[in-house]
Amino acid sequence: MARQSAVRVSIPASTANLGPGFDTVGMAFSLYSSVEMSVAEKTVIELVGPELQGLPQNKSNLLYEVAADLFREAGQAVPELHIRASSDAPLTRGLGSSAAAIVGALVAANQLAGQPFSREDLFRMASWREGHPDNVGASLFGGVVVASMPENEDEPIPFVRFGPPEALHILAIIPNAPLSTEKARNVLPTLYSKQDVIYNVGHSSLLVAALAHGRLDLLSQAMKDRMHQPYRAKLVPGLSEILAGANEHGALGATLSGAGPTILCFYQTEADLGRLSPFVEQVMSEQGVAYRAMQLKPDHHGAQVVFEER
Ligand SMILES: Nc1ncnc2c1ncn2[C@@H]1O[C@H](COP(=O)(O)OP(=O)(O)OP(=O)(O)O)[C@@H](O)[C@H]1O
Ligand SMILES: N[C@@H](CCO)C(=O)O
Repeated sequence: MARQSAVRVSIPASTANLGPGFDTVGMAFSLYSSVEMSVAEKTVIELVGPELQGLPQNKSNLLYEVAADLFREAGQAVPELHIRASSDAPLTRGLGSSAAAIVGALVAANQLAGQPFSREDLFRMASWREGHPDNVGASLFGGVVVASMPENEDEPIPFVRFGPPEALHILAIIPNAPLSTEKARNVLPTLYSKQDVIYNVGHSSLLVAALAHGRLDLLSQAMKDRMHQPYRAKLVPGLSEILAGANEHGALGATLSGAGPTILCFYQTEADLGRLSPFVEQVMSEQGVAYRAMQLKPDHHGAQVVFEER
């Protein structure tokens, strides 16, 4: 395959878990970041826009590290790179920014390297880098991705991708204060009771079936979780109240997005949104949480090469 000399990739942000599908279920949505990459004399990393300010602008930047790993795995010399990145999605809010960055860097570097790897290979590399396949799968393939980590690093990641129900709209409630994924994973127990395991297996299975078959009526039940949301609620003011009340105020279902602190409500119509928004506003003001709300749609395409030059 011919090598590209410059490439630009657009990557959707994503939500993970959707309630019970911890580390397993992801969905891409219409909030994008971009990675432009070309081989250069000397490495330069340009970070455009407010969301990426403060990240390293040298070879310790995640984008460069991931790209360098791809060249090494392809058995090629690691080049100096000019990287220009931007993100409409805020970081450390549970919107899969690290996954989007990993996917963007892998897709871009693979083009520059002459496409030695398939998208399934990139999925395997991204999943091991991120530690779980939910966000990276959604950002790479778009839609809903259900996947599970295999035992060994060289095995393909088994996954199914499908289009989410057309009628699904997303209200993302994004707190101004960040929450690191590491902190939100550290509050989880190491052991769970048999009842809680059975509860989550049942709800996660129902969630996947409901999404695949467009059974929006089942989402409020299917999105219930006992594995992470109850423990993370103490780190996310407003979560318990929104999970408890969203369905009575127009939502099809509500969930912590990834590791949080963003909370997502799924809804169908403008009228539903009209009931949901004041409820969210009331909860967040009672909790004293500064936030912004964004209306989003699922993304169906995943990471796209939007510009390439030979
Ligand atoms: N475009 C980017 N360039 C370089 N590093 C990035 C970029 N986007 C994200 N990162 C890295 O990823 C980190 C955020 O990852 P983290 O897992 O804490 O949050 P998240 O991915 O936004 O949320 P979640 O995993 O819960 O969905 C940032 O602090 C930064 O180190
Ligand atoms: N599934 C992950 C997503 C965040 O990276 C979690 O909930 O911790």
